[in-house]
Amino acid sequence: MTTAAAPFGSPAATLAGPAGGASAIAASARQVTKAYGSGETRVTALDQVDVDIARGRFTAIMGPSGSGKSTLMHCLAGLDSVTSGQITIGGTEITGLKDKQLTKLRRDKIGFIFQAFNLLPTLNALENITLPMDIAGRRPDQAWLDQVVETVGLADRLKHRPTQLSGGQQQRVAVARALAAKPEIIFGDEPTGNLDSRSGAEVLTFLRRSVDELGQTIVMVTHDPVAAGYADRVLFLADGRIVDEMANPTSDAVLERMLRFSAAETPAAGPAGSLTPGADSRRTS
Ligand SMILES: Nc1ncnc2c1ncn2[C@@H]1O[C@H](COP(=O)(O)OP(=O)(O)OP(=O)(O)O)[C@@H](O)[C@H]1O
Repeated sequence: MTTAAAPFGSPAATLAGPAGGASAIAASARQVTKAYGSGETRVTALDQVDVDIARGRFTAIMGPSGSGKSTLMHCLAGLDSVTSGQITIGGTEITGLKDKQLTKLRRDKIGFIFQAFNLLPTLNALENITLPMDIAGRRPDQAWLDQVVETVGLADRLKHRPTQLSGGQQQRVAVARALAAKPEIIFGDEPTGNLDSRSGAEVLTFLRRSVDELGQTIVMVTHDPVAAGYADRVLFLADGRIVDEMANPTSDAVLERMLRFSAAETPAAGPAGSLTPGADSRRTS
């Protein structure tokens, strides 16, 4: 059961960019419960989740289908409201913020990478990368932008439109777009889900580099043990609870852990930390 901070200690002192000098925790959930519907159709998607996301680290969220991964990510990112509990991003409690404040916080502090690349087809790669800042009326930090473009290996593709780029290159543009505004934290929802394994590996390598070389904090939902193997830490969800975690994961170890969800495990009726087979055993109340 994961209720404590990530077991990594403080981020490296050499981290540059967004991590500089701030707290070791980029985001946290405290006793977060999220229920959809009411009465007989009520579904508890998250059940009293406590978690700290370490700054300057790469965290993967895994678990069986319906275990609450997307819900946790959406709640952490302020894209969905919680039923009870608190979410904090960069020291600001976002639960309870008004819509306008939340929109501003998301714009200023959070980057997103989705499974569909969500690039504008009429803009070239560079214009797509700077679009969120253009909309916000912020001038890009040119030195940072150059570093980001270099890190994701796009320097010779900046004038290309999305249709002139491979899927992997398009997702690298989306990664650069998320990094460009120096967000407090980047959330990725199956960022390699639409890519072949080679392009996926490229994107994961760049996500890894953005953590190691730029000090970025990344949280990624994935079904893929290979993708999770790029992370520093994997959180395993089942039945709306964090039931396990793994530091310095290998894809084999993650796969082995995931297979145990499919195998006959003791169904959870009891306290947090019990292992369950996932969606089929979801409680309704
Ligand atoms: N908008 C919604 N309305 C009602 N129930 C929902 C809604 N969104 C999610 N749920 C339910 O909440 C539970 C958790 O869903 P969630 O999408 O977070 O799981 P997941 O682990 O991301 O699943 P998957 O791996 O299949 O994407 C599921 O039982 C799902 O049916």
